[in-house]
Amino acid sequence: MHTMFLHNRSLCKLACNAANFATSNIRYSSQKAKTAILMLNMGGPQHTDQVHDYLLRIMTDRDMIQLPVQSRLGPWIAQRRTPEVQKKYKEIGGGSPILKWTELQGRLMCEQLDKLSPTTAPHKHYVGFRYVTPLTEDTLAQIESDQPERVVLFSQYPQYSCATSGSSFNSIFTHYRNNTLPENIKWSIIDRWGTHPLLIKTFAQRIREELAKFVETKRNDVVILFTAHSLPLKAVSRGDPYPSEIGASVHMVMQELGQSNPYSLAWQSKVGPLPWLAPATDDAIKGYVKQGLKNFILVPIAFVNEHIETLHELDIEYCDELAKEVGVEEIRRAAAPNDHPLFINALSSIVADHLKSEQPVNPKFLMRCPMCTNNRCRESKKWYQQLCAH
Ligand SMILES: C=CC1=C(C)c2cc3[nH]c(cc4nc(cc5[nH]c(cc1n2)c(C)c5CCC(=O)O)C(CCC(=O)O)=C4C)c(C)c3C=C
Ligand SMILES: [Fe+2]
Ligand SMILES: [Fe+2]
Repeated sequence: MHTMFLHNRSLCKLACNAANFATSNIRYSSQKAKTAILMLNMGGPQHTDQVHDYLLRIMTDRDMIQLPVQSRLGPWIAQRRTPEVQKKYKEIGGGSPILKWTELQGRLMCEQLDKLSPTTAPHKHYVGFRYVTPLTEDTLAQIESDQPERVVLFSQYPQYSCATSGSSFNSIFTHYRNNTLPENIKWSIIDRWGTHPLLIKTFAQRIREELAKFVETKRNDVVILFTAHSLPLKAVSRGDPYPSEIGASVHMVMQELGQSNPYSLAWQSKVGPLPWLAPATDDAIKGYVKQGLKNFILVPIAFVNEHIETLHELDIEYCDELAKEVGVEEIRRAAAPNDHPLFINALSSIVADHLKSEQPVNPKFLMRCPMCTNNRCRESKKWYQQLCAH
């Protein structure tokens, strides 16, 4: 794990059903929180009428994607893509479960943190999404009014990408460039944790849960196919650390499993015609079937809760439709970490260790990565260059 310290600066559908629980009306204790944990993520539309604005924010975020004449092309793509994406959300129950899972994870994490770290208690979690409510900027205002002593900016993407964690941190930097920084709050960042032992154990456990469902005679030959959201090759060439951090997570999970099965890594959810990381997950499934390998477990390795790409792309498009089309024998999908007890332990132990060891920082120093903004940003600072490694 790397935490950032800034010096003075079908079978497959089971998981879907598991997400249908009510956590949206969580009540917080009236006790004033000493430590705020801001859980940062992209978010997903809760209702189909949020899809357009969600896509618009994604397509106009230059940390996420750089398009020619983006201020015009971005809105055009968002508009065009809206009906197709709305249809997918309808097919998974009307919206993304990201908020529900994050709220539950945050609440359970803070319950544990109060015990693990009594000197920084009480802890309270907040959710800051980049592209849909609760938007990070609004949550920052809420945190300010609650006046905690300390805020931990905790990226919920285990592996760092300039397009994801980088974009969230940059939005906080931009916010405090334009707004007065509240006095007397200490800030710190957890920016990546893709090899944390408890995260690795969680993924391994999710895979074992699915392996156990194969008949014993087949079990050792099942292909464990790790799958992560793809990234444009342009971003990879700029040195985005995401592909290597995903590779590190995959390596650690297989080590935890004792290299029990054949495995590989593929990339899903490419957007648009330009080249992205390959092989695509559907091509990998087709390729293995041609080689005579017809049993799979798909493992979404880059996201900690269910979302449209697990519930639609993996469960419906690949485990259901593609599997039938190409002659797969048996295919299962490992659940995302969600509320697995090991995963909640991972979250609380990552934050508790961070609170013990890290010094406060000032988000004024959350500097933009120059490459993330096409070299147009003049505010780069050493630590951010280190963070983004280019
Ligand atoms: C436009 C370019 C995109 C890049 C680059 C990109 C990188 C990236 N995304 C994730 C994780 C997720 N993305 C999700 C949805 C999503 N992503 C893009 C575009 C890019 N992502 C779009 C347009 C969308 C919306 C859905 C769609 O139009 O298909 C999601 C799903 C959230 C949900 O609604 O449940 C996740 C998760 C990562 C990790 C990443 C790069 C490292
Ligand atoms: Fe994406
Ligand atoms: Fe970057």
